[in-house]
Amino acid sequence: MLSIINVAVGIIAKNNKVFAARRKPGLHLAGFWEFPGGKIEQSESPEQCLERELREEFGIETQVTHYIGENIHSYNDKTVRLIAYQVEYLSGDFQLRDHDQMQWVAIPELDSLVWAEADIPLISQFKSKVSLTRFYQKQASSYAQETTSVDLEPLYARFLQHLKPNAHILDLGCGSGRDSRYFLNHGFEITALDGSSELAKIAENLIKQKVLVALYQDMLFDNEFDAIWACASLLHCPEDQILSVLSRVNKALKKDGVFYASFKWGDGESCDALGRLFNNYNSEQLQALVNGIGGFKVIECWEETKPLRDTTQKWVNILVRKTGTKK
Ligand SMILES: Nc1nc2c([nH]c(=O)n2[C@@H]2O[C@H](COP(=O)(O)OP(=O)(O)OP(=O)(O)O)[C@@H](O)[C@H]2O)c(=O)[nH]1
Repeated sequence: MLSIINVAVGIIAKNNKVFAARRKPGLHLAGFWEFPGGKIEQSESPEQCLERELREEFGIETQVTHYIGENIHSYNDKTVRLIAYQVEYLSGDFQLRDHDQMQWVAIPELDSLVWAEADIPLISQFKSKVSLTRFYQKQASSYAQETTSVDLEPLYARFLQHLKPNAHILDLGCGSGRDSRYFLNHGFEITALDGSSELAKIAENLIKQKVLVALYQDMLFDNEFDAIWACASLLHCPEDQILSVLSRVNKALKKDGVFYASFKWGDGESCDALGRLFNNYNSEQLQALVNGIGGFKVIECWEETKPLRDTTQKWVNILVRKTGTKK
């Protein structure tokens, strides 16, 4: 069996763009795009390796900020384990030593490059965490303050009319805990979940019960909830992961369970000025997506424009009933 080569790779993001470099002729995987990095030497950590490699190969000073994920991949001649970290650029002019091209790629455009095969799952992992790590962890309290005061009474009524009293609701992406608190105050049982540990702490304070910290991509509930409420949360789920997440939603619901989700109106992925990734739909696309999964019947799907700070924002909402289990 071939031994595994451990490689640390860095995802350097700036202004909603990510740094990519193309391996120069003569190297393994020449012509393929990759994240900068290199093999981890004995007696160094992946973080130390990465900061060293970025200095040696590009002449830049950087600081590793956090872990993104990893992928083991076998090429014909070798097996590599890529360990990816998000990296902050500090100083230095980028120089090319082991690469013949470099570029800053907009996050929604990342899939358009011809990447080294081992890197492809890392792009998905990065996209699924980018909104969390760049915004919700860092700005949890200001976000929570801004959202706790929004009045969603008409929307709650539209959802709750389909539920029995005391129904068990999963608040998927509970954020500040605003909606969980409302549902608890109205006699419903709540399980609250959020991907940001910082927001989960804030929500725990508000609702006085434990909040689960997990990504919706990882949830494994089976036949547990009468309803799932995903208000402005799945809108951060990358396009290539949404079907898998909706299948998990279907599995998590009991038969006849009700699911609500809202997205920003639009077409495909985009990033906002705060560094969050959005996956946007119009109402036809959203209904087609949900119908394509099977095991769901759309109750209603509607578009609406709401005030947001100094401007307005168009949203698309969907209410769905589980009719069967997605195979
Ligand atoms: N640096 C880097 N290597 C990658 C990526 N994806 C990927 O499959 N690899 C593979 O992982 C291995 C890392 O090798 P490297 O050549 O970058 O590492 P290094 O600078 O320490 O190499 P050297 O000791 O040969 O100079 C290569 O086989 C490379 O093809 C990636 O995104 N970044």
